[in-house]
Amino acid sequence: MKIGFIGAGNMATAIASGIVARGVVQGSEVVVHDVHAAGAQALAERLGATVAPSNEALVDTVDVVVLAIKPQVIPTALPPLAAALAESGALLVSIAAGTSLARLEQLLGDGGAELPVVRVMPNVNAMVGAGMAAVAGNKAASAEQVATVVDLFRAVGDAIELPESSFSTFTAIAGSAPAYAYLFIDALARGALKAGMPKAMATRIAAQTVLGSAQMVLESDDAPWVLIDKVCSPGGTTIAGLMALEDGGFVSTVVDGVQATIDRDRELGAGS
Ligand SMILES: NC(=O)C1=CN([C@@H]2O[C@H](COP(=O)(O)OP(=O)(O)OC[C@H]3O[C@@H](n4cnc5c(N)ncnc54)[C@H](OP(=O)(O)O)[C@@H]3O)[C@@H](O)[C@H]2O)C=CC1
Ligand SMILES: O=C(O)[C@@H]1CCC=N1
Repeated sequence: MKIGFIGAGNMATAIASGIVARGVVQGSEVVVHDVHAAGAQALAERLGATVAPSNEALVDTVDVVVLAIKPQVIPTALPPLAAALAESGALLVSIAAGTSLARLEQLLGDGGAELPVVRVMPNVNAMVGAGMAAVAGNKAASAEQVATVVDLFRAVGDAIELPESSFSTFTAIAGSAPAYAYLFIDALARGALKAGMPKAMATRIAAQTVLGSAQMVLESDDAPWVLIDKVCSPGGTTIAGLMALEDGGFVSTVVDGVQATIDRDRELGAGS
């Protein structure tokens, strides 16, 4: 399978590096194009991939086209690719936040609804093989094509098929959430820094603790609340810390953050 990336930024780098590192495709089966030639060249050199001279040329040479550009530029970048996509039969995969399958079909013009399009919301942790992605196909995408995309993203973490109506919520707790998890790790480390521990050491300790906590939630039969109770000794350290977090509105602040992300995703959709 040859796979092309339109845009060679953060996500193309994360996904392409992840799938090549795990042997899902060879570097030589990857093609990239970016309006910034140097960025495309740098990614291609890292992976042993090829740089296409244009997005149209890229579409002509691959089986799967990953549209890895910002939602705001899709309305100008996608329409010129409609003919090449129809001609080549390549599967279009969009990872853009807020951009619906219906909108992508519309931008592909007359006949856009007949072209197979799959929408994915991945996250940047695909880079280290620990991503989380949601996948939804349009009517023209076959079950096999959707399954191929799920398998592609499972190779760099986990992936699920999800109704498109849940994509905004998924974006809040998976697509954008790595930034929130990094913030939490950094906040733990800053607390330790304040108490006198070197920041790099504190960051490593906090990151390993968050990693292990995530693994516990995934592998344990207990709900997070039950796990929390198991850490809290009566009159101990953890309950003292939890109460301070509660005083600061930790849970409701996180819930507000999720809602703000959902709202922005919907705004992007409405404005694209
Ligand atoms: N970053 C993340 O963690 C996640 C991002 N996404 C989605 O992934 C998409 C890409 O995001 P991200 O990788 O962060 O973005 P980046 O800005 O890092 O990468 C996009 C690259 O594509 C370039 N570009 C712009 N227009 C074109 C064009 N017509 N043809 C080829 N290249 C072009 C951009 O140039 P320029 O900068 O000049 O525009 C930039 O170099 C977005 O739609 C985003 O919603 C989804 C999940 C997670
Ligand atoms: O911030 C954004 O809009 C993109 C989508 C999800 C993560 N990054």
